[in-house]
Amino acid sequence: MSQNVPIGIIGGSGLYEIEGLNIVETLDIDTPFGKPSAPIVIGEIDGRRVAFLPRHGQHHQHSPTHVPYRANIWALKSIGVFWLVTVSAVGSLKEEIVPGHFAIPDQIIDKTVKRPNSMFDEIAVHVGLSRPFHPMLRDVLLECVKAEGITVHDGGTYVCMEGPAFSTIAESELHRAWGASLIGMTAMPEARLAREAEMCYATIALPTDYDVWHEDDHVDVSKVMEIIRQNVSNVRRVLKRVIPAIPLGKEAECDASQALQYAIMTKPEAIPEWTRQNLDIILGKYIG
Ligand SMILES: CSC[C@H]1O[C@H](OP(=O)(O)O)[C@H](O)[C@@H]1O
Ligand SMILES: Nc1ncnc2[nH]cnc12
Repeated sequence: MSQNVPIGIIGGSGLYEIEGLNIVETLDIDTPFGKPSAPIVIGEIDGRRVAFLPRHGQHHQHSPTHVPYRANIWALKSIGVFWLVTVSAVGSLKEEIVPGHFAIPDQIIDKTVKRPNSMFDEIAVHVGLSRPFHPMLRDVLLECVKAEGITVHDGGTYVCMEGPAFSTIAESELHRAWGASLIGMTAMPEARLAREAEMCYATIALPTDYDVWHEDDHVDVSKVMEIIRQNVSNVRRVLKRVIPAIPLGKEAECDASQALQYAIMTKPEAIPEWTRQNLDIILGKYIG
């Protein structure tokens, strides 16, 4: 099985494959958390190995609540992914973030309530998450979107709601009053799990609608998918730039690579066997 695929891409709504990825193999991985959303496709872009995983499955069969986030992160970690780029459709909470623009968010408010949100159920591990989208990878994404001449918003808070229904007007106004920029349903627990797995994570957000706060212009799936369809070729071009721009070899300079260094509170002798065995790919370097 592939063990050395440093770059991963998780595709969101409307992005179930990447054209131009020269496919080398497809991996059907079992994880301690069950199967990932889909088989992981390994391909090459500019001589670099890249893993691609459609978040909702090949047939969009996983709702945001039921995406197997832990299995996805475990599976990507198991093949060596460190740099994890994700793509997500989002609603815009600000007038100036026009559907069709791109955004590279820098913060998250987590409103999810129904999802397992840690890799660690049996031990106490407290990672730092002050910057859930890592600045090192955000910078790469931002430069690559700009280089394509696409209007892009640098930063902004992504509210992650549970869904699957869209917001009420009162909720949308509340999120706007919080000063948030974007609303979606999938960045959490994905970003948190990626940090627990010591990966460098950032998102290309695709604003597709004005959620429900614009009078008589309320989000529905057909609007979302139409904007995504119009933007798929832009996304593909951006990703083609991102892959060669990722600073391979500089993993140690990214603090996400040491996120667990001071985070594990449970004494090694109290770590249960299931966790030792199944999370060795994450914990092994600290607990031996
Ligand atoms: C299809 S509209 C709602 C759906 O789209 C977004 O998914 P993703 O983040 O995977 O692109 C949003 O979070 C919802 O899951
Ligand atoms: N308005 C919205 N709310 C939640 N998720 C979304 N994904 C795309 N648009 C969205």
